[in-house]
Amino acid sequence: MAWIQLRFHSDKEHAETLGDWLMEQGSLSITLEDGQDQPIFEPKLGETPLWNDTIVIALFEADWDLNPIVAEMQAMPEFNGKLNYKIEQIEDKDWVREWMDNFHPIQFGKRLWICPSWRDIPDPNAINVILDPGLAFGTGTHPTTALCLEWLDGLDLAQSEVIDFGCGSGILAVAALKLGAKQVVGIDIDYQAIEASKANAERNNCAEQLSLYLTEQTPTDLKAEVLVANILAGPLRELAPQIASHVKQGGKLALSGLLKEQAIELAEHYSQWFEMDEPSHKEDWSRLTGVRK
Ligand SMILES: C[S@@+](CC[C@H](N)C(=O)[O-])C[C@H]1O[C@@H](n2cnc3c(N)ncnc32)[C@H](O)[C@@H]1O
Repeated sequence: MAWIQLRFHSDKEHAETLGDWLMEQGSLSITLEDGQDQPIFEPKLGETPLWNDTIVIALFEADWDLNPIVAEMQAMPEFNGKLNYKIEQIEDKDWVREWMDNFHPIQFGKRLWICPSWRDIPDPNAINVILDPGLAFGTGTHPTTALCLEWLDGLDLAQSEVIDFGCGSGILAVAALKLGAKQVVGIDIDYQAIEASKANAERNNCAEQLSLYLTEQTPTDLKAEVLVANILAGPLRELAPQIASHVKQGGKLALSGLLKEQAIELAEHYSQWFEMDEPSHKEDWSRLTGVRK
């Protein structure tokens, strides 16, 4: 089946109401996008902020007549005859297939490769993590994950215990095991992440060395030599006492998921418990590392 979409510029006051109205006119779905690269990070709980320039995209079946809809919108006071719009044909595609076609094996650091489970392994002698992220975050293509993978690759993890706080797909947990860790604990607030991590550990024949906990079920006396947490800056700040309590004295910490401009403040906060290093950066993102005092 093919579709057409009506794409137009609106603003944060009108975008949602127009979306609701278009659904009443027969639209199958509404997507709101940033019209001018105005990032919104970490909205407060229950808030859905929109952009000053918001693009509304309304999807319709291919044979839907959009002319009366556009005419009615042109007459609305917020557009005043100046509706800035496009009508686009959407090819029918297998989107899952398309995503899979675009995800290739990637090398991190010197030894580590992340290989999608449906691809051939480029270097059988490397340390290969076979990954299918399922519904969870973590393919290695995001800079925050890449920063953690590179850090893990640079450590000697032999016989160490590692905690992956915010494990998502389990990419970091499984990478740590493949890099020689003895035991890894993965923690997440999302049940999908626990499931995906378990499946990826099984895929890599290391499920017996991976324990998984939903956050509220995590044992309080858990301690490891290495802890990696790729979550956003807000939760990392709130979780700091808990994260610090899980790292043994002299143990290593890496925090990722924070923006460059958040690095100094977060490093200062963690310096209550850790000797913090200078941050490392990738694109707009930073990684903080430290050693437990
Ligand atoms: C950016 S993803 C990172 C996934 C993976 N570790 C990686 O590096 O690609 C962040 C993960 O942290 C989880 N998360 C968010 N807040 C959390 C919290 N307070 N406690 C534990 N996990 C949390 C999310 O569910 C998500 O799976």
